[in-house]
Amino acid sequence: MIMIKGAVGKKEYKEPFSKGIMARSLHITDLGHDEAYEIASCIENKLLEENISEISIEDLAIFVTNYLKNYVDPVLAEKYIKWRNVRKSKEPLIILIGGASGVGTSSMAFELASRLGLKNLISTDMIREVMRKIVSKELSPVIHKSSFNAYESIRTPLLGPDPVVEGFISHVDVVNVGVEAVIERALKEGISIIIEGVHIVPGFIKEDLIRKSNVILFTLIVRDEDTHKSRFYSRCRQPWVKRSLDNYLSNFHLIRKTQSFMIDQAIKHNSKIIDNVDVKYTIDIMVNDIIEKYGGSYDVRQESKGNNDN
Ligand SMILES: Nc1ncnc2c1ncn2[C@@H]1O[C@H](COP(=O)(O)OP(=O)(O)O)[C@@H](O)[C@H]1O
Ligand SMILES: O=C(O)[C@@H](COP(=O)(O)O)OP(=O)(O)O
Repeated sequence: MIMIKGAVGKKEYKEPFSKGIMARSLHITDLGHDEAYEIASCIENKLLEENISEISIEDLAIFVTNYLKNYVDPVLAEKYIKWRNVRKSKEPLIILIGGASGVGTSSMAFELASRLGLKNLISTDMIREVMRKIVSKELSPVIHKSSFNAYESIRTPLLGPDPVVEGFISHVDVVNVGVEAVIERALKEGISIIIEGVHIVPGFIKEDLIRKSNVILFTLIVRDEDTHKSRFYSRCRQPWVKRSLDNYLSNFHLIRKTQSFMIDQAIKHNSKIIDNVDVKYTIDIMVNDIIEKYGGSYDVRQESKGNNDN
């Protein structure tokens, strides 16, 4: 049996090598579950071949990186070790995924959390729901509407060129108070989290938060109208979905206006836009951006201590 040595603070521990845990740690490299488990088995065999019965976590990471470089794919090796650098960071990772209704923010957030092994995920719809209990309709009618039809509840004279956008801005501005509270709490507690929903709009989140190096914002869009519309059919086909398809189809033109506004905001604030046409494409872009931004640089040729595969 191969024992892995680690330490929490000054307290050292040993635990048996687990192919399952190794496979999950390889998931970041976009390897499928089966392929990752097979590679984890090969890594275990390689360790046994080299009569390694005990190895530190750090040396195991370098052993795995060199194995991926030499026997699988140097690009995967680089992704693996960079992601480990990200996870070793003392700063929590705050990932914000915005996008108009129906573009796929919830499902992509879930996919990304699974790929990155992040456990905390919250939607801005949920944040809004809590705020709706606290803020009365009289005090803020816009928060009690959807983002795309909030304009219907604005009581003040409409000043902007497009009432739909003006309503969206008012609606997001209020919910954003809750979004910023979640970001601040995550930063204070040191927990990595993904926050997703229509209320994540470039330019709305306080500069001192969005400027932080461990906060990253993506705006998902669906450029093609028919594809966007099909997403509502796809969502409402799922048995647990209670929201009415008609509500989104009849307001689709309003939802498209909010997407145009979000695109303008993303361009104005030089924020990443991803046309969410393919799940793998979307997730790979977000993972690569996160790893590039946080993973630092790592030369996979870095020698390991005694278990180098080169
Ligand atoms: N890249 C994609 N390709 C195909 N279908 C997608 C993609 N992203 C999301 N979907 C599907 O579109 C529907 C709406 O996605 P959802 O995440 O609920 O949107 P949102 O949270 O932005 O309203 C869901 O059925 C989801 O499975
Ligand atoms: O306000 C909005 O635009 C949508 C966002 O939800 P998603 O469609 O993004 O899940 O919430 P609604 O009030 O329609 O349930």
